[in-house]
Amino acid sequence: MTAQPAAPDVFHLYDTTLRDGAQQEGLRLTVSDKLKIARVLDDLGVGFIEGGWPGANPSDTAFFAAAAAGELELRHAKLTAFGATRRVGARAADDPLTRALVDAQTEVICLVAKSHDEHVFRALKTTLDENLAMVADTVRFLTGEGRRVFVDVEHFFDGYRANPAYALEVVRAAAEAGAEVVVLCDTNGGMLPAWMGEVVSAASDIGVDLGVHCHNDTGCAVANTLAAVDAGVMHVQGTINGHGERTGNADLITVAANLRLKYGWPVLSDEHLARATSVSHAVAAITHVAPNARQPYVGQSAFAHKAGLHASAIKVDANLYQHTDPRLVGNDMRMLVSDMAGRANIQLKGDELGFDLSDRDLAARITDVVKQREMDGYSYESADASFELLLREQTDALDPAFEVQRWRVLTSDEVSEEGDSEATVKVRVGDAVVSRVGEGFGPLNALDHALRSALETEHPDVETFELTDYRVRILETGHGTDAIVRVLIDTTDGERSWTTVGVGTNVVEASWEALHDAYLWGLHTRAA
Ligand SMILES: CC(=O)SCCNC(=O)CCNC(=O)[C@H](O)C(C)(C)COP(=O)(O)OP(=O)(O)OC[C@H]1O[C@@H](n2cnc3c(N)ncnc32)[C@H](O)[C@@H]1OP(=O)(O)O
Ligand SMILES: CC(=O)C(=O)O
Repeated sequence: MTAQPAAPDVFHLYDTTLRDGAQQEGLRLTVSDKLKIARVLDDLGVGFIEGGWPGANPSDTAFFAAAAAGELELRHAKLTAFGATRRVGARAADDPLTRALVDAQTEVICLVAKSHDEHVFRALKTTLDENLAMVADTVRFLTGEGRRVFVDVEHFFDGYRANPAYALEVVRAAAEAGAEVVVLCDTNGGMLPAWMGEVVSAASDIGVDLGVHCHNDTGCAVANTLAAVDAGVMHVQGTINGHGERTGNADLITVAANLRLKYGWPVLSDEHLARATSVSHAVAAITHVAPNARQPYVGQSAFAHKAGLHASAIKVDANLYQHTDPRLVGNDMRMLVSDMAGRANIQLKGDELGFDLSDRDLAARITDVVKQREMDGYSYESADASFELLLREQTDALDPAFEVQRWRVLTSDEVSEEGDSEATVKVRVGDAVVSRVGEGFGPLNALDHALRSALETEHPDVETFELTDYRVRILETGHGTDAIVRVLIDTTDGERSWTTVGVGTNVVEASWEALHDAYLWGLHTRAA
């Protein structure tokens, strides 16, 4: 195996979730969202948080004003303002957007500059010399105002291919004017890892500290970032959960975890790295962008094991099927139960739920039951509560809080204030047999009301149970309305959430089974 490169003396993790991340389609951050995300990023221990472009829009200006007014107290990170080099033909000191950068009152400013000759001619509509003057003038003005200046050289990799001498000239102009770090940007995201080293090495000859900013258009943003690190950059830019323009940016958590756990570089402390999963989820919650379960290191499935052969080896040693310990990034190993399970999955899942399934015959019998039920359409992968009820049945450990004797539901086109459906449920609760009628909008709502009413005297806890999600899918396409359906129900009692599954050719029957299991599991585990 190749020796790991040595860590540079100084290394920057630079987060641009609040600027480039916010350039993602569908993502809109308020000032308050930005303040929350900045605090979360600071908890992760990144060195720099790029907060946005002051002067470009009222929200970003307000964000920097709020930060300057003391609403953002950062313990680790330095807040950075982003902006462009001055306008063509202007003086930096007179350019309102450059002035807005100074007014943002951050110690660090990151400027974007053109480095591709074609962009200078066609986008800026100016000369190559004027672009060099724009870079030098703006950097000098801002350093003269006492700021540390980083320069993002846009389209550097494509620019280097088209006109290497000019692309390097822009890096030199920034460095000579006082830029502390020049960040080579793969703005169009078209690079591949094998192409990175040569370009970074050419820029290294200039003698300024270099950084990298990669977009993910070839699916290689993280790999390209690491290739640039191998070639000597000491500053990496990225975003939480890989948000960003088009296909996004390098995922900064993946980059940082790779550098910390694979290279052993101290880019984050152990304590900070262990917050990675919660940081990723917190940003997902604030941005309202659902987390990607298959995200490296921090995704829900990143350490989830489904195949029987994997589980049987994991029983011996989890590291046999894991590239690292999930706890290091604040994640957990999860054992999935499905028709691909063997005894080991069932035993490990049993351990997780507090069952001793070490008896081989018992584990084998439960595995067979699971496989048959999965064949019938059940899916226990996410329905942990139904799986636990199955385990309790199979191990004679189920003392049901109630037993249903009969249920019935009618739906009509007559809608009253109570709804359009009426259900009757008859259950045995302790020694009593209780029959109740419930009304509701739709059959499941009516059944829920009837069951809740039948149970509430003996089990007042049911009052806290609330259905939070309901998913139904047809199991075999090609059938018409007689297809078998699977229903998954998520329930909460305000403290815990659990998922149950029901299957049938009748959607109401399948829904009832999932609802019944939800109440049974909720009451059983609350009593326990
Ligand atoms: C690669 C990146 O992702 S960099 C970050 C990009 N982010 C953003 O663009 C989001 C924020 N941007 C904005 O709010 C607006 O584009 C603003 C406020 C910056 C400018 O808005 P406007 O003045 O209306 O100009 P508009 O957006 O149409 O065009 C950009 C102008 O900046 C010029 N420009 C582009 N890059 C640079 C640069 N590096 N240095 C100086 N000027 C530049 C363009 O040539 C164009 O000039 P023109 O007005 O003379 O044609
Ligand atoms: C600066 C930047 O966001 C880019 O070049 O992609």
